[in-house]
Amino acid sequence: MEEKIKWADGFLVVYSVTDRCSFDEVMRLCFLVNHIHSRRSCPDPPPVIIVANKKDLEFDRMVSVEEGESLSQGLKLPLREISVRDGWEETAGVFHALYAEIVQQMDRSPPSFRRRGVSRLMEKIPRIHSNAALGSTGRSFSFSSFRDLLPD
Ligand SMILES: Nc1nc2c(ncn2[C@@H]2O[C@H](COP(=O)(O)OP(=O)(O)OP(=O)(O)O)[C@@H](O)[C@H]2O)c(=O)[nH]1
Repeated sequence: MEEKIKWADGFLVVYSVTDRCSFDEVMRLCFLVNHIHSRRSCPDPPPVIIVANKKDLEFDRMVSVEEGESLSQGLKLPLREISVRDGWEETAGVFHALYAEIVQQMDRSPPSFRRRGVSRLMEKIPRIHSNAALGSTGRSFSFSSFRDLLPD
């Protein structure tokens, strides 16, 4: 886990609103990311977004919206509530948001990136465009050309 945390440029820390144990893990994971990157003397730790999944399961909800927001304020990290089941847009949205934060940090603080030494990989991360073709179920992507997806 530590190796993966050292390597990554950004994190989506996901819990399920129907599973309090997963919510309780969020704080620990966020501290771990911060701790590992503060030891590496990076000017900025990598961006983290907290993602609350399964919001469609309102009747099984164990973690309220307010609890999520309070954690997000306490940790000073953005929170997004999504449902992977309800459609792809919200899921794509969290990846877009994280990507945008990573790019911003790359512009603002290049040394953070040089130390992590993985900025070259950013060039390989595909961008999901809103006009990407949907599969017949409406829940999967298919792309005609990988090169079309490279960042502008
Ligand atoms: N209703 C609903 N089900 C979801 C959602 N996201 C994932 N699931 C379902 O939750 C189950 C577990 O999903 P996985 O992707 O295997 O995730 P996991 O990390 O193993 O999650 P858990 O089994 O919940 O601990 C699967 O049956 C998914 O279809 C969601 O947003 N809404």
